Amino acid sequence: MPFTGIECWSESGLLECVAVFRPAALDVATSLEAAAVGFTGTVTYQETEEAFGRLKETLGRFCALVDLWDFLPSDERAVSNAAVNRVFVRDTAAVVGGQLVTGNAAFPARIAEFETTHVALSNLVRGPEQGAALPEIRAARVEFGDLFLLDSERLLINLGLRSDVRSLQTFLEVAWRAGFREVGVLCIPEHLGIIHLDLAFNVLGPQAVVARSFLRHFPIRVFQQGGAQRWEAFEAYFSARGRRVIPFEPVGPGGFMSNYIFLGPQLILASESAASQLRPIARDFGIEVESVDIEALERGNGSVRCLTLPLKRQAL
Ligand SMILES: NC(=O)NCCC[C@H](N)C(=O)O
Repeated sequence: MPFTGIECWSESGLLECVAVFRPAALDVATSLEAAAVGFTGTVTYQETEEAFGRLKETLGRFCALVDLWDFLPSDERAVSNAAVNRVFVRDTAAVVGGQLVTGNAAFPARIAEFETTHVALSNLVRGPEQGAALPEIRAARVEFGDLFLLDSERLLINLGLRSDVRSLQTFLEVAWRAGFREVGVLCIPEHLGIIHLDLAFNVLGPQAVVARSFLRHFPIRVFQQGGAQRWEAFEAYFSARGRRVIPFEPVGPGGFMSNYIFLGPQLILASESAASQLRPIARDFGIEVESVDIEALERGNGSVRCLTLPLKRQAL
């Protein structure tokens, strides 16, 4: 039976259902292989599988869980099973309001993987007999680690290393069609090597955001439904919308402090390596941090947010 009721209007409403994708059955065995697929180090399939088990177990204590593997037709499995980045399901699609939107990978190692994941998503939301058509941003490249649902009116996107400036118009159309009224656009400089916005930024509930310190130098271009657009300074943009900016610099090997997800309005799930830095900051806003050991998966250069695709959240 197709999954019904996809809906997300924020980053922090109660998470009811999330999609994940089990690791591909392949080691990343050498540093050259790691560089080729965008990993920061080598990792065995067994290590990723164990870490994924811990992630699933932790998520499963708080919400319903869908493993997209279970929705992948057998003729797609060989390609998907050779796609070590498929665990980073966040980048492949997003639920924007009541719409499932799919992207196009900018990174050659992920182009086929995105398409196979979309087949699984289509089977999940439409059922196998309906065929593969999903609403798609076809115009250019969009990877959804670059998208945040700031609140039920506003999206924030990054057009940088992976998501293409040519996708902006299509993206605005998606936002207006979904019912959002404002889209803020950031452009993280490509030479910093930060592949997605969620490696430098996240929402910290309705009152704050965490952001790498350098972001304060980058104004946000604000588009409103109906055509108006203007620039706003980074911190002023958030304070005008009731949010404090908490600057941070990543510590530790992965530096994934901002790569967490909300399980509910007052509860975050972060990796163990990120949780110790995050906990004192989150507590200032009455938010607790649950943690999980996914160090092996983090060698793929992503953490909890990249590994999860929220399908259904309660409105705040
Ligand atoms: N949202 C994210 O930052 N996702 C992490 C993706 C890591 C993956 N190795 C990649 O290069 O695309």
